[in-house]
Amino acid sequence: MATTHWELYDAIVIGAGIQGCFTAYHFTKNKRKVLLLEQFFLPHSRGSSHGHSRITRRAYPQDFYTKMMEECYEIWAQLENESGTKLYRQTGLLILGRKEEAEFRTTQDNLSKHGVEHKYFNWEEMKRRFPNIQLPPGHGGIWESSGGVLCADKALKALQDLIRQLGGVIHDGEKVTEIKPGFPVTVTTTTRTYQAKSLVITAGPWTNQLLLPLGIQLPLQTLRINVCYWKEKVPGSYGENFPCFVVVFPDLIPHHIYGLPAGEYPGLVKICYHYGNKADPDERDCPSASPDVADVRILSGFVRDCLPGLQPQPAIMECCMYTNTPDKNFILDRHPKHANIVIGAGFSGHGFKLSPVVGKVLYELSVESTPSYDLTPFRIRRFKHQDKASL
Ligand SMILES: Cc1cc2nc3c(=O)[nH]c(=O)nc-3n(C[C@H](O)[C@H](O)[C@H](O)COP(=O)(O)OP(=O)(O)OC[C@H]3O[C@@H](n4cnc5c(N)ncnc54)[C@H](O)[C@@H]3O)c2cc1C
Ligand SMILES: O=C(O)[C@@H]1CCCCN1
Repeated sequence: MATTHWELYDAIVIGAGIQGCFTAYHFTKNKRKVLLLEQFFLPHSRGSSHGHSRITRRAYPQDFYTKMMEECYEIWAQLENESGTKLYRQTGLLILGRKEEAEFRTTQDNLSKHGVEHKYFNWEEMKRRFPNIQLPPGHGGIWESSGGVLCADKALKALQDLIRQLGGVIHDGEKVTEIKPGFPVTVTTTTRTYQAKSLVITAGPWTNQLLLPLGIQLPLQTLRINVCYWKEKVPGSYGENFPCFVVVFPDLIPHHIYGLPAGEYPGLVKICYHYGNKADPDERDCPSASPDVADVRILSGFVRDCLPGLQPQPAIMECCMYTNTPDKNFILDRHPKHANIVIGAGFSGHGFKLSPVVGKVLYELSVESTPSYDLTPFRIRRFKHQDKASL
């Protein structure tokens, strides 16, 4: 039976992925008592935040993300200083596509509007500057020099160390099994019961499991993503001087493809498809899940046609989870009935870079201070008319 722990925390945060860690970090920075609960022993690779690398960039078609990235870059640098760990490598980033295409053009306009340094390279310029990328005719690239790679595993470790140093408490290997709303909110895990003034749920693909007994279901789709690594034919050709890239070819490929330079595994370039197979996070690796590999076929075709210096079959395949919302924008909001329960979910495969501001906003919602950003695009009520939602 779970024993009761009689300390009243300012907040309990459920889930020690990047969003829960950054939320707990902001609580400790503001001298609040926080308890971060994680179902698995840390570190683990069963959610969405593990692995060596993630892309960071300001290049977005939505200007609210570009605006948030300004402060994200500052907080990432602050975290590097406080932890003495290098977490960001500036490689530059290319958005590859056609000028006539809406998302490509909006991204370029958005970078101009926010004064972010960038350039457009047409097909000939791309061929000259990046001879190991072969674009289809009529395609070009937007170059954003501040794009780069974030070290994901190192960031999680740095945050968890700082949370503890600043007086926060992290309990791993403790799965939350029951939440009793109210003031205080009572949270029971596989070993103990705790109480807090507020609760933040950042449970990644497990979010709806925790929300079901709290009377809501969000329209979240959990996807299993194949993380593929492709071998250089000539060692070093897609390494040190190669940028991150995002491929926006809606006429040719339904979802984005993205890549990061070789480095994580020597001689292997990480290239993934921004879509996968529907999967329950608890059954992600069951043989019965028998994943369809349409994504790998699409990636192989892209590598063969556009990155001729790579072997067109993956050398390594790993696994990660996405939790997608219908519009691919995040959910950052309070529970509709319980104001001291805050939800951060639906990061739709692009939430890592934005986690410093996500954590700040979730902290602000929990302590009832005015959020630093307009949260309209992230509200739960935008799903009022969705089939899968029960709000
Ligand atoms: C292959 C891949 C590539 C990506 N690339 C990029 C990129 O280039 N750039 C970018 O910005 N983003 C990228 N992302 C997205 C980014 O990694 C995610 O948006 C982010 O990691 C989501 O973090 P999270 O904290 O919400 O979820 P998670 O990391 O899944 O964390 C949730 C945590 O909650 C815990 N939990 C759940 N239920 C319970 C419970 N009952 N009790 C206790 N603990 C519980 C889980 O165990 C887990 O640790 C990528 C994601 C993937 C999968
Ligand atoms: O967030 C990112 O930057 C990457 C590349 C684009 C698709 C989503 N994941």
